[in-house]
Amino acid sequence: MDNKAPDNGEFSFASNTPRSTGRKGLPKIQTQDHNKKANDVCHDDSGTPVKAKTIDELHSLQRKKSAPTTPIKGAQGAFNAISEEERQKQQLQSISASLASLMRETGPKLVKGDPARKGEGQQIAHHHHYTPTISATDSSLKFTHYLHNLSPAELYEQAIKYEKGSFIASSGALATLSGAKTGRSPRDKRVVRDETTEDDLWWGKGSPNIEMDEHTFMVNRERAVDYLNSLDKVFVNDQFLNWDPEHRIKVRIVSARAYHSLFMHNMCIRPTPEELENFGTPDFTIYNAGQFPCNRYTHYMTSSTSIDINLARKEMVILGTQYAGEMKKGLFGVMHYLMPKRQILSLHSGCNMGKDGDVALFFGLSGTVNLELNRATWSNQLPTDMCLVRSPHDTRFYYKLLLTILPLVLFVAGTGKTTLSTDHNRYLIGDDEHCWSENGVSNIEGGCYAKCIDLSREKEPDIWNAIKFGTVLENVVFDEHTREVDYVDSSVTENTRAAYPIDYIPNAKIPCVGPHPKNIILLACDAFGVLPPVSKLSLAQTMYHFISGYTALVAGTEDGIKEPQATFSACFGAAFIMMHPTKYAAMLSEKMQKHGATGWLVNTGWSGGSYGSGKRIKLAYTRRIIDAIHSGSLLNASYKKTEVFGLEIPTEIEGVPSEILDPVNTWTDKNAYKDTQLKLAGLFKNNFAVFTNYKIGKNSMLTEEILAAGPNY
Ligand SMILES: Nc1ncnc2c1ncn2[C@@H]1O[C@H](COP(=O)(O)OP(=O)(O)O)[C@@H](O)[C@H]1O
Ligand SMILES: C=C(OP(=O)(O)O)C(=O)O
Ligand SMILES: [Ca+2]
Ligand SMILES: [Mn+2]
Repeated sequence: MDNKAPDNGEFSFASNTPRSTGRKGLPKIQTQDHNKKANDVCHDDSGTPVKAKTIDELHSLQRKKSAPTTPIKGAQGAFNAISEEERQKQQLQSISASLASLMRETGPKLVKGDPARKGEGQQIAHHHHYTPTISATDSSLKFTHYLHNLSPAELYEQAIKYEKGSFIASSGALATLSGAKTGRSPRDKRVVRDETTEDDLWWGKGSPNIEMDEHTFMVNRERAVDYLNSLDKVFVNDQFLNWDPEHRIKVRIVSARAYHSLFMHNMCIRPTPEELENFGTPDFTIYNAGQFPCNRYTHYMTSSTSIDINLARKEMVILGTQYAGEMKKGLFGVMHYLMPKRQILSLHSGCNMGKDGDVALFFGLSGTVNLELNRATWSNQLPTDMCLVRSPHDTRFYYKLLLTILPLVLFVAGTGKTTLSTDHNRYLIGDDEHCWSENGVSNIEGGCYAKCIDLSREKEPDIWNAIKFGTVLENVVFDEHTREVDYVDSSVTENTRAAYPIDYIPNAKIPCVGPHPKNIILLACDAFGVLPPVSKLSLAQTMYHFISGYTALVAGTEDGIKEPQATFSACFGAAFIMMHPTKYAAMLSEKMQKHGATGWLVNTGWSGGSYGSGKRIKLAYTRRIIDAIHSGSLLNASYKKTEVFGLEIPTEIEGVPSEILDPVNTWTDKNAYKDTQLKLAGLFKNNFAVFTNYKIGKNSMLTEEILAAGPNY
């Protein structure tokens, strides 16, 4: 565009033969069809003239105004009818209130719309609660442009124009990078401990809720808000969580990147134009200032990343990580607080439904997390990693861990919630976050977040086909010319992801709700290779394994260590629960009993040996196992009991080689199998020890039964 161009500033073929000069340019290209009139094809100057005299006018013809406001229906609407102008004003004030610095004298001056398109019907709002004073800073002189609920197409353009590392993949998906963090940072999560949360939440050893005080939260909130207001523009998403209309939550996400806005557009429930107009004040707000770090000199900060939740203020602040999963999982944490308060169980599970209305839940642990672990914790060799040091406060000596900090990226080989709930023969209700209320199940989200590493069209056709225009593709590698994604390439990270609206899956159940579940499937990716591919669980066993929340990690470190590491995450989602695990377990047990649901333990991990010698069980076999659970045929199969773990395992399943059903058959070294099984059982026992002091539910019978349902040896 910068080089010499015709005076209209655009290059065009037609301009070689201006209208006034007639056909005097290059000879006309002849087409195959000589019978057709020349002006039907390949015409240069004789077509219908464009209805514009200038290029600006032409461009203004191209984009017509969006659909006018939807009239509010119903009697109540008629009563509350407000003018379009008033509605716009209220929206501006609401967003200005969200973005107001609580320290400064003035709130931000907001302008709706892209700063690059000045004067196109933009509206300006001052935050009316604040009156400017002489001590105003430069920030009070500047405007913050905000882009409110842009469409995917608009967000694509924003991303491609302004964000490095954003490209259109050959599938049409938007490929982008999440920066230095490519997984969640659970150790950087903080929750404000105040009068409200003091008694309600789970604090202390084992809890994911690392405390911070109200003041420090405000320091970080101010940091995020100042950062966002310093930008040319911010993105604002007003959306919903939870498909159960009675318990729907309004969320606002303020972010700096089109990538984040598109991600949340896909992942949350999208309001209709009418719902958006009447959105009002959000129930919860996220400030995502992920490009900007937190200040390590701030109290409670142990790194440059901080994800802070304040339940009293109904706000979350993100600093120092652009990984989009923090937003969706952060909100999930909030739901783990809000829903149980209403006697609704929140579940870290996928969910689907058969043609006859049978619902299954798929529990399993999350994907990749960034963990900074010290070598001592990692290698279980505490004594050799300790040294004697003198206390800076007194003359005593004490042992201190030698903190050889290894930035470890631990990755759970995904346990299969997303993969197995996406089943061509069943209706998808959701892949990750659900509620179980008196009415049945409902999805919290409006989209799915699938892992893409090694993705293939053959094995996972529905996910493959969902990767198209509108989908966010995170951290994938693609051919620089063809823009063809190489799903095997893990150069950026092992945790490559695709986020798409749930209706990109052809058999999604919209609205995403269903009746009470019939099967509760606990997924574990056992990299030790000793858990059976499937076991039928008693209620007590279901509780034992639900509270344990076992899976194995395969860790990648700088020095290339790759060995399985057992992880236990209560309720298969300890990073997201807010109250004590036994609270959720008691609710699950009550609901399973009431609705007669059956529990299953499915190992989607290794078979024939541990990681390194065995192999991951074929996805096709796991699918046949899941089919047999859904159809009911597995409920009535014949079973035998395993040693140590005391699990009931079927002797036969259609489409699955019988010998793999009992893992002992698949190990060549039977002693190694026994040792590994005992090792894992020991890890289960150690982990469960902390729960033995808690009563689960109202009767202590259950607690005792649950304790007895663990491994015995
Ligand atoms: N037997 C198996 N069962 C389930 N998933 C498998 C299996 N073998 C390989 N996989 C792969 O493991 C991953 C499971 O991840 P995902 O479904 O995203 O887990 P989650 O949603 O629980 O985090 C997918 O990449 C899937 O292709
Ligand atoms: C979104 C996440 O969870 P999952 O792996 O369960 O999809 C995540 O851990 O970032
Ligand atoms: Ca360890
Ligand atoms: Mn998932």
